[in-house]
Amino acid sequence: MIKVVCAINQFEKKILIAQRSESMKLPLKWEFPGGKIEEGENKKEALEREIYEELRMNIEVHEALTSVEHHYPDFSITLYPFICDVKSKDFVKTEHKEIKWEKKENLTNYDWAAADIPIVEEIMSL
Ligand SMILES: Nc1nc2c([nH]c(=O)n2[C@@H]2O[C@H](COP(=O)(O)OP(=O)(O)OP(=O)(O)O)[C@@H](O)[C@H]2O)c(=O)[nH]1
Repeated sequence: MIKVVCAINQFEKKILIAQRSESMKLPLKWEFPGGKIEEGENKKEALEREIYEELRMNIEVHEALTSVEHHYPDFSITLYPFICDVKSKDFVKTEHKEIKWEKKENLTNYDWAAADIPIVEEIMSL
């Protein structure tokens, strides 16, 4: 089981969402930025590292939302979402096809990675 952390980055009532590129696994699906926890890291460290690598953003990691276990046809993950704050809305796009700030009420308009759907539902209910 792969352990993946992801960030619900908030800024002025919007949430940062990212579209995977054609060359990644789950091509063109939308996700919350993040990635695999590496050996020796805790979840917060992994999330801070991944968000800096992918977006060049420094984040403050806050509370965890409900984790999701999901079985894709060729791999399984446990996804650990965390509410995070950023000091600026600026980011650098390094790996994704698209990254944008979106209002919470519009999140259901995107084609999410299947593991993210319960997380989107939880965010909408907050
Ligand atoms: N970062 C991230 N990954 C997700 C989410 N939902 C989801 O199913 N995943 C899956 O979790 C796996 C690990 O994420 P990743 O692809 O960002 O991590 P990585 O760069 O270390 O791995 P890679 O090189 O295999 O793509 C991917 O297969 C991705 O499809 C999500 O919301 N955020």
